[in-house]
Amino acid sequence: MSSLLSLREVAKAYRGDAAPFALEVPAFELAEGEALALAGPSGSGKSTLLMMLALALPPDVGRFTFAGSDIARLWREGRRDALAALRARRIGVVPQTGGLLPYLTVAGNIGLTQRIAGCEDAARVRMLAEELGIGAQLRKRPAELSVGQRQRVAIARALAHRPALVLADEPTASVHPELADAVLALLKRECDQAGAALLVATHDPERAARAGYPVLACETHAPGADGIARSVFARASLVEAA
Ligand SMILES: Nc1ncnc2c1ncn2[C@@H]1O[C@H](COP(=O)(O)OP(=O)(O)OP(=O)(O)O)[C@@H](O)[C@H]1O
Repeated sequence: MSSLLSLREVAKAYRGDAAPFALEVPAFELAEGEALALAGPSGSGKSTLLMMLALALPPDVGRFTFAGSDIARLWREGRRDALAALRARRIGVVPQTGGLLPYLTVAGNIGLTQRIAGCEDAARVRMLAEELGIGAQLRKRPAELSVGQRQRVAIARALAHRPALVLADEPTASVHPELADAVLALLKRECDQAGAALLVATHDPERAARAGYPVLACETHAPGADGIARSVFARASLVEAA
């Protein structure tokens, strides 16, 4: 498998407020089609890392490549257009609470990523909906679905445009605990089938491991002499959960 994502000596700090925070990523690799859970307590920087990987937040320093593009350089050169195009074509996102557009049907919501990426494919929308058990709901609006069904729509939408990478930030936060294991397993299976790499941020490493994910736990460090709390995500500390 070849490398899809590579970060070296990347850092991102929020210094402005009373409780400054720094995220450090000495080394991180993700291969094409690989799945991984990023685990850490609340405030440990999981969302910050995912936003950086979603090309929505620039790193302060370091080397960062994704799908053959030098992301750190694109940020340095202010190439927001190129970053947005790469995000639209190659990345799918599953937000915590679905993030569906209420005025679009289920089919319209799933097809949204295809329209933005310029690759409309109604057959793929139907195929993903069938796979995820929401094939009968395609004409409904999100308000007419259960919370679990909405999260399945969000998974289908994240995959509809055939992204290389799917990012999911606590995708089971709004789902009943009984459903959470199933949603995580479904997300992994669908990404596997689509050949997409998958990163899931979670505060519950046991649940992610139960759903079959390798887990990368972050190291957290209380504020030192400089008053900055630090979190370190390093692929070298990969913990293969049983
Ligand atoms: N825009 C911002 N400006 C300043 N500080 C921020 C900003 N965004 C996040 N932080 C701080 O960065 C730290 C990491 O936040 P982040 O949301 O990445 O953590 P998290 O692990 O995703 O947390 P949670 O699990 O609660 O969502 C926190 O201390 C937070 O207060």
